[in-house]
Order: sequence, then C-alpha cells, then structure tokens
Amino acid sequence: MEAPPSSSSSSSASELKPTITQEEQWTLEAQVNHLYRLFDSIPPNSQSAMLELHRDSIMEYLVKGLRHLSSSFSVLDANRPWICYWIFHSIALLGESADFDLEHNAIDFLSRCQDHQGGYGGGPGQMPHLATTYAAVNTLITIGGHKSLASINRGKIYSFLRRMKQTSGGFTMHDGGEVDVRACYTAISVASVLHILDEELVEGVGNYILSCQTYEGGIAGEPGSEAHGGYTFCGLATMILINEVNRLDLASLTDWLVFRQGVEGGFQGRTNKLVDGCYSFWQGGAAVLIQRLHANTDSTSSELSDDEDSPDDEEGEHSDNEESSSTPITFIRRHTKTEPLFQSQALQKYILLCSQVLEGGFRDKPGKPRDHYHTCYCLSGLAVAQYSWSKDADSAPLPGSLLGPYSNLLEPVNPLHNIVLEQYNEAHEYYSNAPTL
Ligand SMILES: CC(C)=CCC/C(C)=C/CC/C(C)=C/COP(=O)(O)OP(=O)(O)O
Ligand SMILES: [Zn+2]
Repeated sequence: MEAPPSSSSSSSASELKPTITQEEQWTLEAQVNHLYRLFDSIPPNSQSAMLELHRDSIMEYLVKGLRHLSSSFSVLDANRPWICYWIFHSIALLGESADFDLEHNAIDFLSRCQDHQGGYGGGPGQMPHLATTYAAVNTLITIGGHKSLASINRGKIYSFLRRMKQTSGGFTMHDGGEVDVRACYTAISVASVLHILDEELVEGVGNYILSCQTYEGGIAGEPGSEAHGGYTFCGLATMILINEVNRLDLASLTDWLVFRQGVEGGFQGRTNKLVDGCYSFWQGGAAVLIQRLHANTDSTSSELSDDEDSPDDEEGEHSDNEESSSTPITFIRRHTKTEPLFQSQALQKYILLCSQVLEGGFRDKPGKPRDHYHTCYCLSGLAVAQYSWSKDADSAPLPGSLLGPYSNLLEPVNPLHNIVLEQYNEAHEYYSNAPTL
C-alpha cells in the first residue's frame, strides 16, 4: 500500500482523505517498522535473543489452556475440540508432549463428543459438525497411540460424511448447515486420513471447488464470494487429496498467493486487508503445497526410485511401494526441487518478532492479545517456513534457512492435514492396516 500523501500534495482535500483500511495499514506498518528498527539497532547477540522462540513460556501457556479446558467450561461451549487441536498440535510442533492425564482427559472428552450416528459435536450431546469432527480427528491422531487412534469410529464417521454430502457435490457443515469449501476440506481431509475416502464422497467435489476459484485466482468460501487465504488452503488441499488439482487455474492461484505477502513479512488473507499471523499457515501452507506440486510434475518416477539413499525409499519398501504416484502419501514424500514461493525469512521474522508475545503464545499482530488459534497457526506457519528450503518434507533445514537460534527448529508437518509428520505417518500405518468398511 502506498505511503501517506505529503502535505505538499496538490490533490483536493476529498482525494486526500484516507480510507479506514489505509489508516489501519499505516498504523500497522508503523508498529512493525518500530519493532524492526529496534531489532536492527541492537548488537547481533541481542538480535539472536530477540528472535528466540520462547519454548518454555509457550508450553506453560498451552498446558495451562489444557488444564483450564478440563476444569472450567460451560456445557454450551461448542469449540472445545478445536481448542484441543490448537493446543495439542502446538505442543507436537514444539516436539513435546502433554502429561498422560491431560492426554487421557482429551481422549475421554472427545469420545463423549462422538455422536452415536457418527461424527463429533462441539461438546457432549451436541449435534455432529464437520469442523469439530476435523478438529477431534486431528487431535486424536496428534496424541497418537492405540487407545487414541482406536477411539475413532471410522464406520460411523463414514455414515456421517455420506449424510453431509450434497447432490451439488459439496458438503454441508452439519444437518441443515452451510455448504462451503471448508466443509469439503474437513470432510475430505478426515476421510483421507482415516482411509475411508471413496468415489461416492469424492464425486462432484472438484466441480464445487472449481466453481469457487475467483477472477483473482484465489479460492472463495462459496461461489461468487471473495478469494480468501483460509478457503484457498482448504480448496487447494482438497483438490490434491482427491487428485484433481490440475483442474484449478494454478498459474493464477500462484499469482494471487504470492502477492498476499505484505511488506511486513506476514501474509494477508485477502486483497487490501491487513497481514495476520494465522495466514502464515493458511497462505504459507498453500504455497508449500504448490511448491511440492511442481516437484511432483517435474520429477519422473525413475528419478525417484533411483535415489536409493533416500529415507523415503526405505519407508516405501515396507509400506507404500504399491501406491501410485498420485496418492497423498507419495505427494508428501516426493522430493521438491523448487524454491519457496514466498520470502521465508521475512515470514519467520514477522512471526517471531511481531506475532510472538513475550509471556508465551502468538497473536494476529502487534497490539492484539495472544490466543490458542493464533498460537497454533503461527507455529504451523513457522514450521512450514523453516522447512520450505528442504528437499524432503522432513529433512532438517540448512542453518541458513532457519531464522534465529537452532533451538527454534520445530517438527515438520504434513501440510495437507496440518498434522505433525511423525504422527501422520503413525496414523497412516494404523488406518491403512485397519479393516475396510
Ligand atoms: C479447516 C478450516 C475450518 C479452515 C477455515 C479456514 C479459514 C481461516 C477461513 C477464513 C474465514 C474468513 C472469511 C475469515 C475472514 O475474517 P476477517 O474478515 O476477520 O479477516 P480478514 O480481514 O483477514 O479477511
Ligand atoms: Zn488471524
């Protein structure tokens, strides 16, 4: 966005009056510039300290959130499965785990949210909803282990997904609810990770997502709406999961996406809006999906199978050697040869200096309070940025691509589901060996 006009401008007074968005943008730029100037003015060892991830304080904030969740709540709370996911996923990204009792409480609580006809509600006895089903399934996979993975009733989730399926091809979020790209993503993500995805669920989804790609190139929540980072991630990941991604106009999607990174280093969700830490994942995650997509189409299968030193090949020998090149698991495990589509260091700088709060946790932008949603998606975006120069999804990044001390390094994620790769691999192994429905 251009700078404020100077007083010597010859334009008329009405032309000079800034819009509310311009004023908000200039205020934010001033706050961010202040932080970056402060950073530039201090000696290198203090700079390194300023870029440090406050691991202990973040953990303290997350564990306190989990304890609060099981001790104080209203029966009307409808987003506790989400809070579980945001917190457990953040802990997993830090390479840590929560105490056994907290994990046990979460498994027990989520089991009570499972509807007798399938799917998870926002609390015990609440109607099942696709968003809370996605949050519950991702949480249970993140906790991992037999008890957690076996607590998901895959057969009933399948029935629930079929009930949410619309003749238009899309899904409704709940009985009588809204049909949008988020519903497609949460349904397809859950079905894919639980190995219950079939032709009936996939039919028409691609057409629905295509109808949401806008003239700007990004994807909107519903046909006719505005392209937005949250829905663009959902739409793109869905198209990859159903193996129809090449039907999208990827050139215009990429164009739209790369211009969403602001001068502050963070991403905005849509044109002419402010940057916000949570889009570090929604836009950054979409960017790494496109990056990996290029690697897939650029790579030949002989190149991949010839690379015998690859740890992925070892993995493939016992579990995935029969899968075709188009499955989500091979998509994630392929080598990438292209550079990140965004300024990775600038994004890490925005997350660490502008979104991180000293007391632990992350926020949208300076001046806003921390919350678990932004903590989850800032950390997810940070992980995606840290590994964006790595050839393989899980190979440790070169020191130059990591901003701040090496202790900042997070665990790698599977960006299709936003689940830490190790836990995703465990679930993949577990559910691909589970009985077919
Ligand atoms: C898996 C799942 C459920 C994904 C959800 C994806 C997601 C974050 C969608 C965003 C929804 C939206 C239009 C926010 C705009 O809010 P705003 O107007 O307050 O923000 P803005 O100014 O940044 O656009
Ligand atoms: Zn946000």
